[in-house]
Amino acid sequence: MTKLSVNINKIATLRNARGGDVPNVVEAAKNIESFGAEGITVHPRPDERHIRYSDVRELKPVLKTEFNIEGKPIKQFNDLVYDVVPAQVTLVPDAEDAITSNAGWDTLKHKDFLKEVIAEFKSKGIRTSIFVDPVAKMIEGAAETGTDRIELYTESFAVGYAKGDEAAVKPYAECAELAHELGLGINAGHDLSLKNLGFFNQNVPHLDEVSIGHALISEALYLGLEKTIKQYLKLLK
Ligand SMILES: CC(=O)[C@@H](O)[C@H](O)COP(=O)(O)O
Ligand SMILES: NCC(=O)COP(=O)(O)O
Repeated sequence: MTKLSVNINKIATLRNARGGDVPNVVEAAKNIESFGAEGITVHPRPDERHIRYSDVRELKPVLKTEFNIEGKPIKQFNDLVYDVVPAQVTLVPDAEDAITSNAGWDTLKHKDFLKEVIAEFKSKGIRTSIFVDPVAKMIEGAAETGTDRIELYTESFAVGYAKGDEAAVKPYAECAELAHELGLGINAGHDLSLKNLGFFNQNVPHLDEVSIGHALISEALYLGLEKTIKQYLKLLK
């Protein structure tokens, strides 16, 4: 069964809008776990515009499920991950000034760099995943970095599927098969939602985990957090 990890960045965005502590991200994460989510994802960025480095440190001791920290492996981020020791670190090549993640790694160009940081995280007992586009040569390059898993960047599927293009899932299914043959675990995320997740999960083999934030927190405005999470879990059964 594919695990659901809920990205709580957007809860922090709402908290930051007033500068206080409402909503409290630690309480929200505990509730999300109690509603059945199997993991909590955070994606701290250097400007701390949503989740803060201090939130990440506060979350670790209270979480009961898998903690996944995503981000660009710069010194400040790496030091945080070494300090917190989450279950998983997901490396994302965040572009400067990008509003959100907008591309996977070029695993051929950055192979030596990725190999080095991945070896360091793994030596500390942290499972590694790297964010990649659904392109065969990027999956092959990922396998050569020594990473445990990849995270397929699902934006192009989400955009295509919303326009009625079911074939948008094909590169994901093919790359998941290839990654599995190469011994990699498979995660996926970005713009997955209640509308597109069922189709994605039914058509992409070997999915270990999806991390979902923006749509899930938006849908929870209408349905409530508990009902929303239960609906996601049903789609992943
Ligand atoms: C890697 C990925 O797709 C997500 O982590 C996404 O980037 C969430 O980050 P934001 O909440 O900053 O949009
Ligand atoms: N890794 C993807 C993630 O954590 C959430 O992305 P999104 O659902 O906020 O687009």
